Amino acid sequence: MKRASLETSFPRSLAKSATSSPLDWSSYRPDDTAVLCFLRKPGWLLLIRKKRGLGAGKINGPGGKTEPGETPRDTAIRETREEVGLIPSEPRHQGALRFAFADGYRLEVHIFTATSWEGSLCETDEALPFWCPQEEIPYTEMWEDDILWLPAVLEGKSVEGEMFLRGDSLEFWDLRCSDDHQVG
Ligand SMILES: CNc1ncnc2c1ncn2[C@@H]1O[C@H](COP(=O)(O)OP(=O)(O)OP(=O)(O)O)[C@@H](O)[C@H]1O
Repeated sequence: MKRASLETSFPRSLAKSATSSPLDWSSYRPDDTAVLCFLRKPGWLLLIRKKRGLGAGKINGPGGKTEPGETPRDTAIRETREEVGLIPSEPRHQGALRFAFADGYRLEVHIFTATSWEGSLCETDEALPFWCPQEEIPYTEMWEDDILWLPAVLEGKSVEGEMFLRGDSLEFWDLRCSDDHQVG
């Protein structure tokens, strides 16, 4: 796969934190696998205000943890339907991010986007959805890391990376992106 630095989207300083990694990622094993699924129409992105679970109160894409026997793509379809009433058609896999939290919790998140779907948009117990202009993404109300990788995803790139958070604060990150998206 052709690798490109995040410099194509961002200054080099944003691809990697200045601090050294607090953990050895070669032995990383996630406690949970989750997904995010960003539905897109030209110039717009579907976001949610998350009502419960990890990151409650923050703005994010629809998503959640995989259940036994599910592929991440199955999860992207199920969670989007459960949270906002829309069933994405052919979600496109655009990478995976490995998060480690200071309390020891490790979550791997697969990123999907979709440009077509069925169903009707609705608010649920889990999420308040809203269409957001792509130029006005409210990064200050999202996880701190989102501003580092979401713009690259919206440019069609695939992202991979490792991130360490203490509470809500991002302390370490190392992000790579590529122009070729992985099929998976
Ligand atoms: C730290 N930086 C982060 N940046 C962007 N997104 C992040 C994230 N950390 C977690 N996420 C997302 O948070 C959701 C977890 O969902 P979470 O509520 O725990 O799972 P789920 O909805 O399945 O609920 P249950 O707890 O199983 O009931 C899931 O979409 C996951 O991708």
